[in-house]
Amino acid sequence: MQDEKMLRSQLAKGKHLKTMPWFGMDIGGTLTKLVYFEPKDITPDEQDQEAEILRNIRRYLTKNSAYGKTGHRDTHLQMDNVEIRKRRGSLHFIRFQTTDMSNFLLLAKQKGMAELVTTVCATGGGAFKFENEFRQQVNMKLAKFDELDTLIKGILFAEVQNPTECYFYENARDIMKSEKRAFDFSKPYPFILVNVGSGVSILAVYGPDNYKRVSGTSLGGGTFLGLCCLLTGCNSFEEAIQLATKGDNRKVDKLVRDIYGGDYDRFGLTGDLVASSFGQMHIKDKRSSVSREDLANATLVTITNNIGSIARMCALNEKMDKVVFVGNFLRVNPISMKLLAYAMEFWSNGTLKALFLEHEGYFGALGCLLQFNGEIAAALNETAETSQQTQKSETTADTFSNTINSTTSPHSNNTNNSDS
Ligand SMILES: Nc1ncnc2c1ncn2[C@@H]1O[C@H](COP(=O)(O)OP(=O)(O)OP(=O)(O)O)[C@@H](O)[C@H]1O
Ligand SMILES: CC(C)(CO)[C@@H](O)C(=O)NCCC(=O)O
Repeated sequence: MQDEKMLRSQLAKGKHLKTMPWFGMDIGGTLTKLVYFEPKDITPDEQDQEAEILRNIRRYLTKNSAYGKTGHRDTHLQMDNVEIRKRRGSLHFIRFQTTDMSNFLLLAKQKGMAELVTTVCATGGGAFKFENEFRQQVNMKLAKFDELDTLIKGILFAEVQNPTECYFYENARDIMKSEKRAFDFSKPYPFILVNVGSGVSILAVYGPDNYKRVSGTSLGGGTFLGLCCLLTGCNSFEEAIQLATKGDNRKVDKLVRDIYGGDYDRFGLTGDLVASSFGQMHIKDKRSSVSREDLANATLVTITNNIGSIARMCALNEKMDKVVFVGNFLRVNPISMKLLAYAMEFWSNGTLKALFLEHEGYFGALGCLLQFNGEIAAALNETAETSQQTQKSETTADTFSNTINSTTSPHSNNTNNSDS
């Protein structure tokens, strides 16, 4: 209760601006994303009052671009001169492997986080899974937010802040020639949103607080990485993409031409279309002549085409013509983006447009960071009232995350409508 009282009084006085590091965290099935707001308008008075630990954490995060074993700051994504809740500063984008969570917590402890009374806004499945570890090891409370709510909030914020956030591929029908071009996404609605993380969630977005989850598939980025490791012996996503870049799926897949000897004209299936992913691999000779690169490329093309196909059906069902693809599967992965752009264009006869966003995997964490303050303050107030009334011995973090979760989901999430 002492923590809560202090936090509430800091929020009321606006003191959290000095005392709280502004983080938003998205703890996903594969990667944890951390967005950190570094205030750049700190007055000398604030500087004097700033706790030394906080100053050290700020310096540590902003002066380095690698942390521990798997932590990286994506410096190319940094957003400067951003205004959040009347403060100006920079947004930093950091990621690490979720399997490295115990090292992250250890590092946070070494940097003095455990000595601070701190609440971090967190989303993703890991916000639930790791809640106790955060509390026990670094004295951090997690204010939990829904990953799809924050995803949309993050996208909308980034689009306003960054005029070149959204892009498409010009000449999408010619993959060798297609090129990235900025897209004006200032009037976004309605649109289909395809979040390709470990698994894939597909949403139909009608307005800022109005969406539904229309589909999903377990064949996502995690599947690509897992299968690629099995088939090629590679050890990282970057390596898998490098291999795929040098390979040729046509040595692995069975094409329409392998079956028809040419095009299947009647239904517009050209000879170079994949008829059967991995369809040549039952033939021993073919199997012995494929390279690791070919297998990586075929895995990437298989997963990408399947996502494209489901996304296209969702767009048709929902009668929407914009399909926005996000998630870290698209990181350093122009092969998939160009293929998705091609698939949307080709299979819809030019009526569907594939769109992409620069901060591809960070929107959940960004949306989460933006939730801090107003809603937490409100939730804390409700918590105080509720706990006065019920005298329950619930922990603060549990209570205010429940309050937030029950007050920020105006839409109807259709989580049963899964393709897998
Ligand atoms: N450095 C990396 N390490 C591991 N996977 C990576 C990396 N970079 C990109 N990826 C790809 O991104 C995917 C994870 O994407 P993302 O971070 O958006 O999802 P997640 O939040 O971990 O998953 P989910 O939302 O399903 O819980 C991986 O499955 C992999 O395909
Ligand atoms: C479980 C989540 C939402 C976690 O982000 C994601 O991995 C996902 O949407 N998976 C696909 C689940 C399905 O088959 O619909």
